[in-house]
This record gives sequence, C-alpha cells and structure tokens, in this order.
Amino acid sequence: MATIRSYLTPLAAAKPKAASGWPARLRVHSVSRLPLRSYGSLVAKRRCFAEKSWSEEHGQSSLAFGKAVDPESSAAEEEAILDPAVLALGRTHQSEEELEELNSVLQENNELDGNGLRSLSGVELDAIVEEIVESRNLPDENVEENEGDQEGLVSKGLLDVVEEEEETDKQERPRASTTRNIVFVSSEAAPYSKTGGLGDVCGSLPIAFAARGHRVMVVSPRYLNGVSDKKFVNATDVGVRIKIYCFGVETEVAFFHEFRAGVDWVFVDHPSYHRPGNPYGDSHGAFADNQFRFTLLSYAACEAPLVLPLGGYTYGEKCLFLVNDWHASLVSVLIAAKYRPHGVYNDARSILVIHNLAHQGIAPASTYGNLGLPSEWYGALEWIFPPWSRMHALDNGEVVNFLKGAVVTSDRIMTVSQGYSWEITTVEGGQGLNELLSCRKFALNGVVNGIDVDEWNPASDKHIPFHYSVDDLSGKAQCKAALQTELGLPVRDDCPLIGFIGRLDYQKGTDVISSAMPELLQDDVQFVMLGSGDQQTENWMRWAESAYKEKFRGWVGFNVPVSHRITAGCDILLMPSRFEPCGLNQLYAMRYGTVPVVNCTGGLKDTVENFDPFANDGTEQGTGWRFSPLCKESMLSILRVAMQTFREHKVSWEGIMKRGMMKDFTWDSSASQYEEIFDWAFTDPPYSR
Ligand SMILES: Nc1ncnc2c1ncn2[C@@H]1O[C@H](COP(=O)(O)OP(=O)(O)O[C@H]2O[C@H](CO)[C@@H](O)[C@H](O)[C@H]2O)[C@@H](O)[C@H]1O
Repeated sequence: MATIRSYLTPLAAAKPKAASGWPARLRVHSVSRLPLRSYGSLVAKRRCFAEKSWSEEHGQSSLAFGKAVDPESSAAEEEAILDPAVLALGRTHQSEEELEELNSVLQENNELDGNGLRSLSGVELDAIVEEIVESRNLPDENVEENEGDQEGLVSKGLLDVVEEEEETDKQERPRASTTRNIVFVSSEAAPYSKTGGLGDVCGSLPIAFAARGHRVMVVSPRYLNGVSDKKFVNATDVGVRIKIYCFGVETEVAFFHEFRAGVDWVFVDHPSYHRPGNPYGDSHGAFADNQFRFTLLSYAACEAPLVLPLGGYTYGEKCLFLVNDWHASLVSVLIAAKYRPHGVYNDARSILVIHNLAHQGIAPASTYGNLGLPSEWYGALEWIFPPWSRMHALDNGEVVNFLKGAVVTSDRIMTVSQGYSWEITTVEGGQGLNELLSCRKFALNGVVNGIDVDEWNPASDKHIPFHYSVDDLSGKAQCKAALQTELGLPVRDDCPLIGFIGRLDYQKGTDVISSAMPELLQDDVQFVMLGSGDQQTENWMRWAESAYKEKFRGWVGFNVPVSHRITAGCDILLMPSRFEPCGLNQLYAMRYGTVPVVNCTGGLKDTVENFDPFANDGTEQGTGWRFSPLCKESMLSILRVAMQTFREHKVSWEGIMKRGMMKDFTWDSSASQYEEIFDWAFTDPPYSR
C-alpha cells in the first residue's frame, strides 16, 4: 500500500508526481476525429480520458488518451486497456471475434503477468495499432487528410458507426467548448449520502458535466452508519494514505473510489465518518466534532487531485474546485494560504457554491489554532457578531466562520438561482454576510439548479406504482388513488390532495403550515406532510394526524420512495419557504404534473410561473401559483384559488399540469451557464494568494 507524503506536511517541498507506472499519455493518430466528437459518452464510459486541451497545447490534432491500469484491477478495468486500440480502429462496437483478434495481438505484445495485462506505453500501442491497421489494410495516419474521401472507411463498415455515434451525441449530449478537470467537494452526494438538496445536486450535476466532456471528481466522506453502508460497496480502497496536520495531531485518511456514470466518486475515509446517524448528527443533535470532520474533508479534497492516480493518472494542479457550502469552504482558504505560497494551484481556481447561507460553519475563535492555517490568515475566517446577537456579558462575539473564509478567498461565488444571488446581498437575505457578498458582486452569479431527470421521471420512476407522461395522464390519477390508499385516506379523485416534503426547519415555513391547518382543513381537502427535523414540528404532525383523521397524514422521517409517491400522487405541492436558494421539490412536482404553490422567494420565484388565465390575449399561461407576503392569510387565499381551479376548471388545471411537465429541467442549460462562469474564473488571475 503506497503512502504518499501529504503536500501539506511542513517539510514537503516537491510536488507529488503523477502516479508512477502510468505511461505517457497515449497518442492514437488514426482516430483523431472520433474521440473529439464522442468524448464523454464513449470515452469517459470506457474509462479513457481524452484531453483536448493537451492536444491543442502540443499542436496535435490527435487526442491523447489515458487509461485505467491498476495492478489490483477488476476484469472490467482490464478490459478498458483495450479501448485505445479499439478506438484506434474507429469501432465502437466489436464482435466477439474482433475482440479476440485484438486480444491476441495485445497479448503477444504485452506479456501477461499474474495480475492481468500490463500497461501499454504510447509507443507500444502505436506499434500495435499500426500492426492491426496494416493487417487489415486500413488507412493509417492519414484519416484526417482523407476526411473528404471517406469511402474507404465506409466500405469497411467503420465510418457509419462513427457518424451514427456522432449524430446521437449531437442530439442528446451537448458538449462543452472547453473541457476542464472539475473537483466537487461536498459533504453529501446522492445516492451515497443525502439529507437534502445539496446531496441531490452533488449527485447529479457531476454526471451532467462528465457527459459534456469534462473530467469530474466528487470528493465527499465515506459515511458508514451501519444502515446505508451498502451504498459504498462498489467503492474500493485506492491504496493511498495522506497525513493531515490539524487539531494538534497528525491524522491519516484513506481514499476510496468508484468510477460510475463517467464520474470519479472519491470517498475520504476516517473513523470520524463511521457512526450512526446522518452526516451531521444523530438524535442527540449535531456532532460536536463537525469542525474537525469537515476540516479533514477539505484537506483531503485539496490533496486528491495531486495524489490520486484515478484511471491511471492524477487530475493535477490545473483543476477547478467547486466548493459546496460551509463544509467544503476551507478548500478555498487552504489553496490561498497553504498551496499557492508554495507555487501549487496557481493555475487552479475555486468557486464557492452557496446552497444555503443559513449554515456558515461557525465555531469559537479559539479553534482557529486547530485548523493548521498560518496565523496571518486568521482574518480570512474571523467573524465578529454584532453586540445585539451576543449570548451573554462575556461573549465578545468573536468566532471563526468557514463560509466567510470561502467568500473572501474563492475566485468566484455562485448560488443556485439568480433570485437568491441578489437576495444574499441584502440585509434581509444576507444572514450577516450581505456586505461582504455585495463587495464581491462582480464575481457573484446565480444559476438555477437542474434535476436528475432519470431519477425523477414519471414515465419510469421505480418508486411509483403507475407510470404516466404528458401525453397520457391516466397513471397520475392511479398514483393519487394508490397514495390515498397507502395513507389510509378516503380514495377520492375529486378532493384536492396537497403535499409537503422537506426538512422540518424554520427555512421551510412549516410553522405557517401548522398555523393555517385548522382553517385549511375546514375545506374539502386532504393534506400529507413528509419530513423530519425540528422535534416540535414532528410532534405537531403526529398530533395533527390524530386530530384530523380523515384529512391529514404526517409521515415523520426521511424516506425517498415515499417522497416520490407523494410527488406523483398529490395534486398540489405546497412550499411556503421563508427563503429558498433554489428548491428542488417544486421542480420535481412540475415534472410530475403536480402543481406547485410557493412563497414568492429565491429560486421558487425564478422557477414557478404564476398562473394567469388571461395572459396573451386569452391564452392561459403559468405552471403554478406564487404568493406573497409569507403569512397564513395569503397562503390560504392562494390555496383556495388553486383548489377552486382544480375543482371547477378542469381544462385550465390540466393546462397548468402539462406546461409544468413540459418544462426543461435537465442540467444541460444550467451546466452551460456554469461553464461560462468557469471560463470567467480562469480568465481572471487568482483572487487570493
Ligand atoms: N423527509 C424526507 N424524505 C425524503 N426526501 C426528503 C425529505 N426531506 C427532504 N427530502 C428531499 O431532499 C431534497 C430537498 O431539496 P431542497 O432543494 O428542497 O432543499 P434543501 O433545503 O435541503 O436544499 C438546499 O440546497 C438545494 C440545492 O442547491 C437548494 O435547492 C435549496 O433551496 C437549499 O435550501 C429533495 O430531494 C427532497 O425530496
């Protein structure tokens, strides 16, 4: 097992090199056009990484390949070794015989050892390709020059495969104009870990980036809690250990890795991530050592691109860190305070992505000394609460604030909707950081979240009992009846069924729901609420269920399949959030033909279009309802309008449902906006060093 000396050790001076044993990148002359077009769908899936920028830098029109070579590799990984040669022949699908032929050529040229095929050097591969090309009498290095005259390839049944692939790619997979090495750092990534929307985004956006041609790594903790451990079974120990100096001790962490959906999922392993509960706490509250746990995550994430030979070679220094929320915020500070002064990561950029400004990672100022940061960088994390918010006479208000650290050191800042990116610069929405964020508004952007449209698809969702689509909504009515049956509510299609799904938190406005419930339930309506969090609200849900037996159901807990069934089975989804950086449930709801009724704030305002029956000269428009201000009265009055529309204006209702279902919620348009921001980040010099 290789122990790589951490770059963070005080004595470490030399940059860690790319993993030894990995040959120089492989050049394959004869297929320069193929990987360029098919990169992402073909190449990433096959675990080979084409590097367009490398080719450009070296004035090469051909692409370089990297491939997975791991001495302890599985059979699947060994197969990937064949891919450069396979691609060299311009083929994407091979028959058994062809594979056998290739195998035999490869094996002749590379003695098999006990562990499987050995690495091929670029020269070796060139020789093999040449040999195969010659034996088949195929055009060799002149494919490019032959572009006009492709008959030779067509007649050999090669080109049609390429073009077919290219066509599919064009239609289904938009490509980034500049591909990058992207490193997500997050405390959650679904399906491995999820307590809310952060997990959803960091589980699906990386896949979208990979499909667009980027090389993508997600670094998050390897949480083992005895319940969901099986989610990590495919992640294997990379065999790399680093030592991190913080909290007065040297701590060793390991890295686990799974390559899935074109993404390198990297899990930082340490005993502090192995305990019952969710990523942040258990029934007794938040874990007391969260500052330590997420400091480890940040250090490990900074090292990962330098020391992990994923797929054969490291990500290297020229990467882009996407630092998600406070748990990862130290990454930006570490890059500025510990790496750039040593000449490392000068070509990297970090972007802070704010999913929720309410959580900033605050700890007593005295803990700064634990973080392993140079004393002169204290100002980056220093935060002083105003006198009115201090707890007692001896409280001087001084703390360290992780999120603030990233606000002042990241190269750029993003939020998950445009509306929220403005709100956080205001006193009302800035959670104390509004002035600092306003100072950086030229580097601040909002891009609305997309969703995982495969996971959330009413036509194929594995969690719902009936499937449907915008062309045939009958399955939705069946889902509603099934949900009513499951909940023990009267099965009635004429009665509006309203749902709420979310963390039971002040942010989500659950207090407004509970205060409105007695009045709301006087109407002919059913209500189902799924959530966990605030104990008082959980207890209220239990009470409400017993008090309104025929109309109210409260499901206390975190249950993904139930959340899908509620999203599909309800007519209306209620979201009275006090603030909502983006919100995903309203997007899921619209995709499932469930009409969102939301408070007019942040991402809810940006994504839900108010229903207007008289817009555009009598043509209806809108996908739901927004209400404002946030209070019981305005929420009830808009819910009554929605329920009346449901009962009395069936055609309009169906129109609202269908307009929502037809909206584009894929990550692609958001991802292309992200890419533009990445370009800006790399255009500017590093913000702090
Ligand atoms: N009890 C339960 N059982 C099952 N599933 C449950 C659940 N409670 C919540 N969920 C799920 O968790 C996710 C919540 O996502 P949100 O975006 O609505 O909120 P969250 O506040 O966590 O996210 C923060 O980050 C996201 C991502 O950027 C922003 O959209 C959002 O505004 C911001 O507050 C959804 O997938 C929802 O279905």
